[in-house]
Amino acid sequence: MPTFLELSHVHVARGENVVLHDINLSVNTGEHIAILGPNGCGKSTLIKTITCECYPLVSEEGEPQTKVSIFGRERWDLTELKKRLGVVSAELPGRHTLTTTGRDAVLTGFFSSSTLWPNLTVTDEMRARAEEVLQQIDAVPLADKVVGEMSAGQQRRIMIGRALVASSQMLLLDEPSNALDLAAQADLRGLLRKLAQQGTGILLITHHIADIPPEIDRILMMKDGRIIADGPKSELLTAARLSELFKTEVEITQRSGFYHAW
Ligand SMILES: Nc1ncnc2c1ncn2[C@@H]1O[C@H](COP(=O)(O)OP(=O)(O)OP(=O)(O)O)[C@@H](O)[C@H]1O
Repeated sequence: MPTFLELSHVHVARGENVVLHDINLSVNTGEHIAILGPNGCGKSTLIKTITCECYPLVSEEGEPQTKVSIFGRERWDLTELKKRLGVVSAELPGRHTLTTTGRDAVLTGFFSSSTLWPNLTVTDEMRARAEEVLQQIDAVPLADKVVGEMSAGQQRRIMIGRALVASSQMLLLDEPSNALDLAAQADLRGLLRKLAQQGTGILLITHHIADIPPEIDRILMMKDGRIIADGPKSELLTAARLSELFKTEVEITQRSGFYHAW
């Protein structure tokens, strides 16, 4: 399987503070991974480093060389990268939710734009692909509905379509079940399972252990800006490991391939 991501000796600062320390990580295209860790440990910054919204600090002389390679390349035109990386945000960027339909929101994924501006050329192939994605994510009934009038769960579904339309190789999701009710959470889990089974790679940040579908088999644990564990679910999703990570007593149970923690 080709390599999706290679990070070597990556340190990242936000504002005045270094918040990621010596990150070393290799991910193959199509892998399914969940990233766990307490608030503020650097999970979102890690995703933003992959999407080139945050840049690593340049390594000093004599220090190990910093490397960020995505899909085998160290330099990217950001618009091109965004087309290859499906990043699922909670909502459509910008203020166009009341004028953009579900179909158009999915089409914006080809341009990484906040709406379908009149100067953008949408080809017949793009339209056909958007219809295919709407079907794949069970969102055909949302195609003509304005995004701003959808429920949070419906919006999240459309944002997954937007992330998938240009390339369905890797999906990056940062706490996608936030603000979703129980039914919408179950829908989201079902959709992620389906996509994972169809071969889309998943990098999922979550605080909800029950969000981790059975298809995700690799867990990264982060603490204080470092990856402190990287391994199979069976080894890391234990009461002892989670209690240590979150510094509170955690209990865990397993049912039908899902883990539940409290
Ligand atoms: N825009 C910013 N400017 C300065 N510091 C920031 C900024 N965004 C995040 N940070 C800091 O960087 C550190 C890592 O934050 P990050 O959002 O990556 O953590 P996280 O693990 O995703 O947290 P959470 O689980 O709460 O979403 C935190 O100390 C945070 O305060």
